[in-house]
Amino acid sequence: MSLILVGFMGAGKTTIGQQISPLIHLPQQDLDDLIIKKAGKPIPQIFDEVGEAGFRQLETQVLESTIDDAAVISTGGGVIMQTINRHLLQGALAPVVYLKTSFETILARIQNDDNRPLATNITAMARLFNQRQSLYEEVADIVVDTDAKSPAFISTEIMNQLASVSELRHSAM
Ligand SMILES: Nc1ncnc2c1ncn2[C@@H]1O[C@H](COP(=O)(O)OP(=O)(O)O)[C@@H](O)[C@H]1O
Ligand SMILES: O=C(O)C1=C[C@@H](OP(=O)(O)O)[C@@H](O)[C@H](O)C1
Ligand SMILES: [Mg+2]
Repeated sequence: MSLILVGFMGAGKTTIGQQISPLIHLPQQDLDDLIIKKAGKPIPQIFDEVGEAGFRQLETQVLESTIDDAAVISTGGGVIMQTINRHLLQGALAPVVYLKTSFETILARIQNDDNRPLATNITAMARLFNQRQSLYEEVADIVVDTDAKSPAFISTEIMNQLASVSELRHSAM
């Protein structure tokens, strides 16, 4: 069964996607990687040249083209900012898994990372973090807390939850 990972920067969407992909025998599609390939340049350079708005346009294009792929889709943390993206996520065939992580843990994981243009200032990050919580909840079918858990533990937890979702879907048929 495919799945889509959402959550704030540093929640582990890329890492967990990599771990789960061989477990469910599906390729990983990391939207940030697809954006980088499409633009032919790294994310900070995209932000510098076309701004966040230009980045968001590319993000919607790659989301639209992959959303119903048989894959583990790792989104970028800001994917839920655009209404159209939230509609795409809510209408997706695959369950959407929200990797929920406290702000303290996020800071410990990604502070000083120079590959994330929106993670350079703690006050601005905290504002984004607070704005986005309800949007992740809005699109999520499954919520998994990631604080103080290893990627392997989180991956197993997601696999178990997917098994229950699959059973529920079958029993409703
Ligand atoms: N559960 C976890 N426990 C500890 N470190 C983690 C965990 N998940 C991710 N990380 C680390 O946090 C950083 C950000 O992870 P990443 O997968 O890139 O997050 P995202 O794609 O959600 O922004 C990486 O250095 C990664 O190794
Ligand atoms: O939260 C965001 O707005 C962003 C998150 C990043 O992905 P990760 O969540 O994988 O870091 C990347 O898409 C870009 O830097 C913008
Ligand atoms: Mg990522």
